[in-house]
Amino acid sequence: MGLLVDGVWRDQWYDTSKTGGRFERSKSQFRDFITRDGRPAEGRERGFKAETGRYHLYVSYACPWAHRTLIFRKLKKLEDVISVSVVHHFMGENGWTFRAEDGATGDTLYGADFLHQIYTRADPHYSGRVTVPVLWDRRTETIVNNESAEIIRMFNAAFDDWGDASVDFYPESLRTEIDAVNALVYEHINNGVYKAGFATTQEAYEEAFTALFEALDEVEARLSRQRYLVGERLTEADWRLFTTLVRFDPVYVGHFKCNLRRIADYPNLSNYLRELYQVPGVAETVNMQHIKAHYYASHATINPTRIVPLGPQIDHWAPHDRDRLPATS
Ligand SMILES: N[C@@H](CCC(=O)N[C@@H](CS)C(=O)NCC(=O)O)C(=O)O
Repeated sequence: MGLLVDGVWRDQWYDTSKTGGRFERSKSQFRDFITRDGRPAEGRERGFKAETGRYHLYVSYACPWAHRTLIFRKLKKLEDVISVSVVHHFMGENGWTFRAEDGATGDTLYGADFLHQIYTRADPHYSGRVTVPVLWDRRTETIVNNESAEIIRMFNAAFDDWGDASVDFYPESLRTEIDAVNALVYEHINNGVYKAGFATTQEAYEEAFTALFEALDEVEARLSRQRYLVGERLTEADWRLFTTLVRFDPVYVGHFKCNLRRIADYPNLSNYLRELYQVPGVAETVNMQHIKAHYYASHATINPTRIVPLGPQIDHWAPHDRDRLPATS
């Protein structure tokens, strides 16, 4: 694990020394938008036009942020529109690599060895973390965007000339509520598990742990009253929560010490998780082998033996009871 400093790779773990042991996620730096007409999005200089075959996605199956983009690509039927390279699940001294084993594809565009080479191809002086997902433009050979929250918005709307325009996970009328739920879920759940897991002081861990389970309790209560996070309609907010939920019992409970309760112990969350998993196409985006191997083997400061636990046994195909609550599409 490391980062680039002025285009040079440096092997270095997260520095929590100045933040009281708290893990602080750095902001993604490539923030341009693909639009239907190619005009730059508001406040941006560079414009990128939606086209088929032009854009490429670099992902890890292990990563919950990258996983969102794979779900949107699948459910918006963009698999023939946007191509994908999958990194190897082990992230070691070179960061994400293109070792083409165990279902990883290698870099299908340039044959690079490491993801950091894709970042320096876009910007030879890049300084910062080298993260997935990355949305790459073949035409101008640069990174359009490396922020999953924005990539899924583009997939939702910009490629409707080719994808499934009837599917909209960010409908205009629900945007305020989706944004509000996202804020809670991001801060205390999506990123909350990382704050607990990467904390290097007891205090920082306990802070994140408490906020995480308060937020999960709140979401559980919400899902006892309604089918989905913002009501009767499945939205972006649900997919953003899903990728954390599906990793929770296999990884976050043990590896990140998020062990007050499992998702299996929450009746509504566990049924909801099964419902989302069973949405056609979604199960194919979940690679449990990559997920477990990545976390347990890549974070040597947390798990120095790199032993990957065999359990737990989970059947995401078991029936769910969510049909008792109304849904609209
Ligand atoms: N805010 C980013 C976060 C992406 C992110 O942190 N990805 C992780 C994998 S789960 C990563 O690549 N980490 C490498 C690193 O931090 O060095 C997003 O949502 O796209």
